[in-house]
Amino acid sequence: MSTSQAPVSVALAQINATVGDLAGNARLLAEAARKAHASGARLVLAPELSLTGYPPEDLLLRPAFMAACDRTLLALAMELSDCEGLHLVVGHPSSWTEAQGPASRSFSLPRRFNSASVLAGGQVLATYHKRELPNYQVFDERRYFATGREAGQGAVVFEVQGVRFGLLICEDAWFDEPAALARAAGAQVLCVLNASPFHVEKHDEREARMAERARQTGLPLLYAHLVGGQDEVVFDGASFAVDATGVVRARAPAFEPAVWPLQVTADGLVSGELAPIPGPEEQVWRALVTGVRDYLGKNGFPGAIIGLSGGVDSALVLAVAVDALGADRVRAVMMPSPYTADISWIDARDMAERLGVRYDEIGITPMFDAFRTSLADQFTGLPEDTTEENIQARIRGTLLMALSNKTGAIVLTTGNKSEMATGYCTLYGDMAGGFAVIKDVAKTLVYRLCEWKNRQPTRRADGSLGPVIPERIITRPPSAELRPDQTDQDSLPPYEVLDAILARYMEDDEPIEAIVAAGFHAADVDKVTRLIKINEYKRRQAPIGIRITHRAFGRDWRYPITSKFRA
Ligand SMILES: Nc1ncnc2c1ncn2[C@@H]1O[C@H](COP(=O)(O)OP(=O)(O)OC[C@H]2O[C@@H]([n+]3cccc(C(=O)O)c3)[C@H](O)[C@@H]2O)[C@@H](O)[C@H]1O
Ligand SMILES: Nc1ncnc2c1ncn2[C@@H]1O[C@H](COP(=O)(O)OP(=O)(O)OP(=O)(O)O)[C@@H](O)[C@H]1O
Ligand SMILES: NC(=O)CC[C@H](N)C(=O)O
Repeated sequence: MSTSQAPVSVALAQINATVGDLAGNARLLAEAARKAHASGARLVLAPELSLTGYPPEDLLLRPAFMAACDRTLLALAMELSDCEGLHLVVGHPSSWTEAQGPASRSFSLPRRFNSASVLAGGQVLATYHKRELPNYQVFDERRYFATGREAGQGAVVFEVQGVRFGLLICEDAWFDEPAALARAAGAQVLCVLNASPFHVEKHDEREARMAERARQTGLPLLYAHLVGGQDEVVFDGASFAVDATGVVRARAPAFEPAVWPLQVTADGLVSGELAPIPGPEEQVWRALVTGVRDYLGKNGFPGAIIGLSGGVDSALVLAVAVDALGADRVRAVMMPSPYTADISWIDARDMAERLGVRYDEIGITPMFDAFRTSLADQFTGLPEDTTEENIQARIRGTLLMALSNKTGAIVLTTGNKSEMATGYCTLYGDMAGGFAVIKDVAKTLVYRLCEWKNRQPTRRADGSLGPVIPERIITRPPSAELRPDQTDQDSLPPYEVLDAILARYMEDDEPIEAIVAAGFHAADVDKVTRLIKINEYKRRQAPIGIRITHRAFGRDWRYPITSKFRA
């Protein structure tokens, strides 16, 4: 770096915080800070709400939680007091005290802030309160926080080795005012603490917005981000820094914890190493792996159980689970019925062998017969229909849940986004389970992910390198195999059509007329959008799963079940 100004050594502490594990998160922060300090860093930036994990949701409403946050923050400051010259910036919630404004003024506002504190010399040197609270998509920050603006607080700027750093928290940096205030208060570098949930290609959007902010203010910008899974959201890491001209000069790796060093000067230069950003399929794959690993890890499950049908959805879930947990923590169960084709169990067994997971077969015909016999009197004179299809799915669900109860392992469900949208799944049947790995992955993307995975050199159980998903699983026509010669396309439009309509209507809120005007058949648009609307009740009973698009069937899809509105 050629500059007249001495650079400050900074580290971005990209930690995998666990919501509610205050002691564990403080330990991760202290370890990252000590590691960075030992290699020369004098400023360490941690992510938004890194002390609590993000989002802490209604834990914030409990006074005991807020008190524990205060205690843990002070203990962290004390613990690092021997690190000479170190400044650690940590995200945490803080309470609105009477000293910050009269009670009457805050009467209708939540009485806490989303804050960032500078810890140095065993003390809290300064605390900044977030000014822009996101309340769209998965965010609900208005429910919990007041803004620094409402409390009459302005910018917070602190100095390290003669360079002045201004604090911002995530959404702040997507707006003009907070950065402009920091600049006006003398900041020479912007520090942004973030919790920015992943969706495909979100990092492009982030880097573009932060580059624009840097150019607009003429200041370099340091972006510290979380990594890891929390219920339905995944944080992808890839913390970065842009110089004053908006060029990305340093980037931490995606989807793994890191303590990423960089240098920054008062005159806007930044230097560091640039980790690559994965392509779109790899991003989704790694988000799914991270989501599964952290959901099971943070909730203490010893392993996972998957109903393996010889179809593409359960094949994808199995491959993701093995990448996330290792083959010895995953088991597959094939449960053939009278309608299961030979190729289904041949391919299921082949895949389980390639991956080296425990594989069992439990035939469901005797149970299916027992149900039909027991119901025969009730069903006299009535034709076979989805009732019998659903009984098979429910027998499988019951068996998988029995294995879960007995072993403690969680059942991973295999429904994809196209199925969740259209209700092409059985309540208490294939929807039975604890975590819906691919519920935000449309069927066409399921295929692309399987093809991508097979192109990656993967070590198989026999030691050879090669594809882990048998080719026929990807090429055969999709079928629920719940009646003779059934295929998904008997009930649904082709998946290319279904998924395109789904993306326009559900993810992008396009009006039905606009979708038809874009060239889709009115009958297909009508069918898909009608199915989406009438199946809300099913989705509300589905397990949560990993969000990989900018709109998933989860926190960012809140439609009423009981509704007469049909547009
Ligand atoms: N508004 C509402 N609020 C609450 N509950 C409501 C409801 N409307 C119906 N229900 C209940 O839901 C029941 C219908 O739902 P459900 O029992 O699930 O059954 P249903 O949706 O009728 O059938 C399941 C469909 O999914 C297909 N499937 C099943 C399994 C796997 C796959 C696959 O390829 O992956 C496809 C299967 O071929 C069939 O077409 C009703 O009988 C009623 O009890
Ligand atoms: N014969 C089977 N053995 C084990 N599990 C099964 C079997 N058939 C269905 N399942 C479970 O139920 C889920 C729904 O499967 P189904 O075959 O009905 O449709 P699908 O959505 O096309 O899934 P897949 O592509 O995995 O077959 C499967 O993913 C699997 O977990
Ligand atoms: N936590 C936040 O403030 C995040 C909001 C932001 N626009 C993002 O997703 O990147």
